[in-house]
Amino acid sequence: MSSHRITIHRPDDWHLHLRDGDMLRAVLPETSAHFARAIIMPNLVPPVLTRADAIAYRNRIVDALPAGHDFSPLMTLYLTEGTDPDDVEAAYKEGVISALKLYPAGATTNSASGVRDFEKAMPVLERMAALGIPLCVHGEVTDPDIDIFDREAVFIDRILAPLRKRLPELRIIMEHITTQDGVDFVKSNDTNVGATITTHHLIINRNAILVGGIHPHMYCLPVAKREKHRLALRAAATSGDARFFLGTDSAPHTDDRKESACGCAGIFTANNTVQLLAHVFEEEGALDKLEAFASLNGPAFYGLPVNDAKITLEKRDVPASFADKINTKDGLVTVFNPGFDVYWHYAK
Ligand SMILES: NC(=O)N[C@@H](CC(=O)O)C(=O)O
Ligand SMILES: [Zn+2]
Ligand SMILES: [Zn+2]
Repeated sequence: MSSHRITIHRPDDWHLHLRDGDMLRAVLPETSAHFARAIIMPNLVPPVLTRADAIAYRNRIVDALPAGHDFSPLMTLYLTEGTDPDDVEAAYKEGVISALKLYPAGATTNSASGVRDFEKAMPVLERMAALGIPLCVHGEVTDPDIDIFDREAVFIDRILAPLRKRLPELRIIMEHITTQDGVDFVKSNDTNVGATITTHHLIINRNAILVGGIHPHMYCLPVAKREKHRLALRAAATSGDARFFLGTDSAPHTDDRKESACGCAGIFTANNTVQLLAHVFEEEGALDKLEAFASLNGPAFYGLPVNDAKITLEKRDVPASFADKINTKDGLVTVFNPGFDVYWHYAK
């Protein structure tokens, strides 16, 4: 294999926000052009709470799919203190859902219905452990006394480690890890714990948000951390370790909501992730690990087959060009700008 051309199985995105309505119709093609499947986050307003909600949302996604795009949404339910274990079991056994999503209440965008008292979620978690249903976790505590840059590490100590001890059979995905602590926690466990890593957290550290002025389009949750953490994420993603896989967390918000006195959290990377990852993996001398991270490790964790289709990327002398804004009926959505040119293109 020449280092200027790489063929891999078609990637999947194991953490994606598609929203609904006009926004869904505008952003879905940016994902379905590149990815065969995606784990669809349930933090709509109101959230995707039940098997019936998931079926209805999946139908709206499939209806919004452009002709000729080959894409399967993998649905999730939003775990609340009132989630019914029987509804979860039925949804999973019928193939309606692939996972449940745990948001600590108040941790991130549209997380108000999340879990406050973890004891109340135990009956569902026990059922999930028994059935092998994965739990996707937004791993940040919300305690006001905990510094925002420490919230992931504290979540691991206070919530995740005890939960692991109590329910070792529960399959847990730490979503969008941002710290060395997250990497270390995954590595210190067995194969029941995995983690997704976003494209942007491999590229930016917290300086990108604050140096030279406030950059709202670099703000997401968990917030980007120090450089040493970015390097730890890069090492994990490019290691080939099957417990680390791609979840873009591509999270569209219109510019008026981002560029505001209280700008909301979320970075949009659906349309440039694949080419950016080729750039990052080449920088790390690990192009041969790109397929594991983007196309193999995720399906293995979820017990799903690898996609049959393949894609070929090639490095050219001219930079690739990406839309810098996505047009939606609600307004423009700014695309993540890595701050450097990318020379990786899809081969014709
Ligand atoms: N990542 C984000 O900053 N935002 C996500 C929510 C989330 O994944 O935490 C969103 O829904 O906008
Ligand atoms: Zn999250
Ligand atoms: Zn997310």
